[in-house]
Amino acid sequence: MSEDTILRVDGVTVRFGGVTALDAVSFEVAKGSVHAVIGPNGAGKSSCFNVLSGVYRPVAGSVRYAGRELVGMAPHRIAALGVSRAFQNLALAGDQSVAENLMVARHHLTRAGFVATGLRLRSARNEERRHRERVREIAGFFDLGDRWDVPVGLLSYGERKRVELARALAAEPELLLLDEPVAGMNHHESWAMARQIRRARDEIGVSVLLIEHDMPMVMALADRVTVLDFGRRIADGTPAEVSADPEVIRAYLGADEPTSDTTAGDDSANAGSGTVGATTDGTATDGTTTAEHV
Ligand SMILES: Nc1ncnc2c1ncn2[C@@H]1O[C@H](COP(=O)(O)OP(=O)(O)OP(=O)(O)O)[C@@H](O)[C@H]1O
Repeated sequence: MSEDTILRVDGVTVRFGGVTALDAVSFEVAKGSVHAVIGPNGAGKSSCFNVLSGVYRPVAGSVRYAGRELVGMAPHRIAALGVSRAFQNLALAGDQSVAENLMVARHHLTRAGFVATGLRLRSARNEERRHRERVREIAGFFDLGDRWDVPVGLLSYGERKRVELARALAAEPELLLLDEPVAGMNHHESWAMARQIRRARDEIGVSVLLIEHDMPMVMALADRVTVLDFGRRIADGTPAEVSADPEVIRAYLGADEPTSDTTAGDDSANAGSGTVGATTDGTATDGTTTAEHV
């Protein structure tokens, strides 16, 4: 595995009875990149994330991260190696403050045990203060500084999503797995979240792998995109490459043949602009409004 690769998925196959959710899927995530896995409903995106985070064990294939094989490893061990997952509907504790929710994510980094902390030993107090300062910094990074003591249940939906992202980063991961980070958000919140993901990559230095349905957002945010359809990898490349790929366009259009009397090429071009189409600068390929710049 090259030094520039943080994660290598190789020939991963997942089956549920007669359904092949993932069929020998391979791709590599480059260090410091934002990499998206996309695909129509049922393509295998969630199954892929569940393999990466240790929830599912594939029947074949390997997942290499930082020189380790992740297949067969328990989720908490994978997390402890620096792979943090957010937005999988893991509820935040609504009656606890932003601070408390973020501090929980740091427990595995805490050296002083509960007994030392309970006895208020000086070393434990110092360590807790250091963690608290770092977590405050992360909260500030996501504009949650003035929400520090507010119970999460009182925050807006967009703010709660930011707390989830901050909580995943509070674990100081090297690789962040994001499950549909902008699901349920309005246009404005989605683009604010996209900018924050990019800033986390640029300023905290974390590599990001995400699954997402919001195509203009993916196309503007990701450096590289892997496309799944019916469990198979059908494309892998830059946003511009995959959005021009006829097989990707067909998968999103849901048709193998042109349905009108237009040529296949024209049909593809139209499908591209209406479905997967957005250029990497966030402009729709059909010229309609899509996106602010991330
Ligand atoms: N626990 C399970 N038991 C049985 N079949 C499953 C299970 N999980 C996923 N599948 C099947 O595996 C295939 C891939 O599903 P998966 O949820 O991974 O796709 P997805 O791309 O995440 O879909 P969506 O975008 O709708 O969330 C589907 O046919 C799905 O019905």
